[in-house]
Amino acid sequence: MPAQAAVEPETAEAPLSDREIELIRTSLSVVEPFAGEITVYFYATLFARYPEVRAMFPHGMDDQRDRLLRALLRIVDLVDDPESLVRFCGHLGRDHRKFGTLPAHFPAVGECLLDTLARYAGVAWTPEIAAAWTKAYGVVSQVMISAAEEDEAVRPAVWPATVVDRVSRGHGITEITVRPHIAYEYAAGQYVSVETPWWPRRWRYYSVANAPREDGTLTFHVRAVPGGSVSEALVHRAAVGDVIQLGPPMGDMVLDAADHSDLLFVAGGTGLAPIRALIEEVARRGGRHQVELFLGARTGAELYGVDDMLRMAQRHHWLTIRGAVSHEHIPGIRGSLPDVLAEYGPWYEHDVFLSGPVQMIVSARETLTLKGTPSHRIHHDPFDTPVLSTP
Ligand SMILES: NC(=O)C1=CN([C@@H]2O[C@H](COP(=O)(O)OP(=O)(O)OC[C@H]3O[C@@H](n4cnc5c(N)ncnc54)[C@H](O)[C@@H]3O)[C@@H](O)[C@H]2O)C=CC1
Repeated sequence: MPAQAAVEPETAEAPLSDREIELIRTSLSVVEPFAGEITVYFYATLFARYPEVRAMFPHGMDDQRDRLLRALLRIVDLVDDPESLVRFCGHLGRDHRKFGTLPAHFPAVGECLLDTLARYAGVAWTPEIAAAWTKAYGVVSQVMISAAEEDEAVRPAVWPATVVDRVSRGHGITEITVRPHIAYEYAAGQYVSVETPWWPRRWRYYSVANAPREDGTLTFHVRAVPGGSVSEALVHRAAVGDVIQLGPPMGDMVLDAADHSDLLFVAGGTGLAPIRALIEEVARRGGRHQVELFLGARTGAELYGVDDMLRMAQRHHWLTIRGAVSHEHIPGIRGSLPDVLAEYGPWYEHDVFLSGPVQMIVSARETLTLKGTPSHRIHHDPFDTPVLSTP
């Protein structure tokens, strides 16, 4: 990395002042209409000035650009909430270890980011705004670097894992089971980044569909999305014996061990994966919750997990299942999950876990809120979470 004109991150961890926060938010709103161009320009600048970092990124950069923007918007959103900001940036720092990110890369990224923002803000960019962004970037990069260093002391950056089983469920959905070569600790409900040998450096995120098992294996439910390179490779190409790489587990959609309230689980399509893991976790803990599961799919045939869930309900008296199909007339419940939820209830005393297409989560959240479920009881992965948005 050339030692030229890089923005040195400040090490001071002082929170930003109200004025600095305002400057950052206002300047971001000035450039936001150019979001698409900004991310293209940013990476072009980064790769021109620091060609050695190009190899850390995938060949096709479209998703990468979206991710940068989502992370940036999230950071700016959290800038007045230091606790959440530190948590988010800590996750980001730990997750970046798998890309081979080093502390020396941060000044280069900061320099190119600020130059890009300055270019698109035009005359609106002032020395005071530049100073606020420099300070904010310094705080963010310091948290990311420290989190990565602490993480490095206790666990690897990536876990190789061998495919040990694969079961096709039809409709392009395959359940893939892998055995990590070294112990992989995670909590039921979390998701994991995956890299296949066929698409190097192209990481995609999948929820684990089982609670931690004694044999250490993990199962993923993958739907081959047209044009989704990694999901297509996993469904159509991955065979028993192939080795994939796993990044660290992420996500907060986990059970609170101290809470025994009734649970409502809502799973749309392959959104069943983390819900299935949570149900297994309830069973592992002795079934001390009443659990109602609403499982949704477009057609009856696509309710791929329903038999498995019915078997679980036979074993566990605390589990009730309702399957709903949204695009077909068959006996049973018809409609999309948010509409179906509105017919049942009440849910205001339940802890609710939603998993599936973003639009389903948004509508289900609205429905439940209208029916009186307090928002702190409604759990789902955040919308900018990659598990919700990339194939
Ligand atoms: N942690 C999480 O939240 C996870 C999310 N996912 C996401 O779940 C999705 C699963 O996709 P598919 O299997 O193709 O599901 P899908 O498109 O077949 O949808 C399943 C059901 O969700 C409901 N739904 C879908 N779109 C809706 C809308 N616009 N409004 C209201 N309800 C709607 C309907 O009941 C539908 O039958 C993917 O987008 C994936 O990224 C997958 C795994 C974990």
